[in-house]
Amino acid sequence: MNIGFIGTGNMASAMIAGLHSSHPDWQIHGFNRSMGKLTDLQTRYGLQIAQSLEDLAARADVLVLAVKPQGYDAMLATLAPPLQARHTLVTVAVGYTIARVQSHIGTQTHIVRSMPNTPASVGAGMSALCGSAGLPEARRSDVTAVFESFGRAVWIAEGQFDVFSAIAGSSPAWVYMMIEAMADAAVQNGMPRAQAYAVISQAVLGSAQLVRDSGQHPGVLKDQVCSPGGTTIAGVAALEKAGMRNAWFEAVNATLARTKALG
Ligand SMILES: NC(=O)C1=CN([C@@H]2O[C@H](COP(=O)(O)OP(=O)(O)OC[C@H]3O[C@@H](n4cnc5c(N)ncnc54)[C@H](O)[C@@H]3O)[C@@H](O)[C@H]2O)C=CC1
Ligand SMILES: O=C(O)[C@@H]1CCC=N1
Repeated sequence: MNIGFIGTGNMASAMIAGLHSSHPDWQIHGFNRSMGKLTDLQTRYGLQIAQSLEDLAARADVLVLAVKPQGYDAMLATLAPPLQARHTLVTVAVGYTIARVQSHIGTQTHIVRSMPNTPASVGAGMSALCGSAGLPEARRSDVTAVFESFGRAVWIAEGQFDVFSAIAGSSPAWVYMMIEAMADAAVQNGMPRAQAYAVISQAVLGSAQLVRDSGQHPGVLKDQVCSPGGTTIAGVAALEKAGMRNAWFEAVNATLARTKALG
């Protein structure tokens, strides 16, 4: 597999780390505006540095476009001339539709729209994928292999992408906030911070794994922790009083509003 990353910032770095760890034999190339990130990825994961977009297009078959959505129009204008039939374009940009890519480069190039997340760096990513019309099966399985190399990947309808981006692309940031805030409370009550992070991260990981693997309703799993008149239900009441459930609606809906504004 020959993969080229255009833009090697936070998201591409996470994907490259995950890719390298599961497939050290795959050829991974990168082109970025600034050199620092490229040399760091070269040292850590053997990334091969391209000198230009054209150079990258000549080296790789699968081109992953990992720049901010605001930079997409200009980047696609430069990328269009060197594109060939062997290329599969993989977009990684919140709110940027396949139709909008095609308005820049036409409909002859195969496109996969993707939405990964940064836990890809430890092989625990959750990605969505969606193909342009007529995407050949071989291209589809190549891109699936890339995204499954750093976690789970699902093919979904493009109309579901914005909400997926909120609950999987953005949600890691919210979970980190929750872990940080819970650790602050642990520190306030005398636990060293490093120990609090180790304990909370394992508790969150285990809880998520139980939801995923048991198939049980999260409310049932919550009830199993809450003894009548016990300690946990006191914490549940405190979270409800603080508006925790409504805060999640607000977060997802604010994210969707921002996605629409960017689009
Ligand atoms: N950070 C995240 O957790 C996630 C990000 N994404 C998407 O990934 C994309 C990239 O986001 P980040 O990695 O967070 O941004 P970033 O700002 O960390 O990285 C973007 C990189 O692209 C480079 N760049 C910009 N224009 C370029 C061009 N024309 N040619 C070459 N390099 C160029 C910049 O120098 C920068 O290093 C965005 O479209 C975002 O929507 C999607 C899911 C999660
Ligand atoms: O904040 C952002 O715009 C990107 C998209 C999904 C996660 N991070």
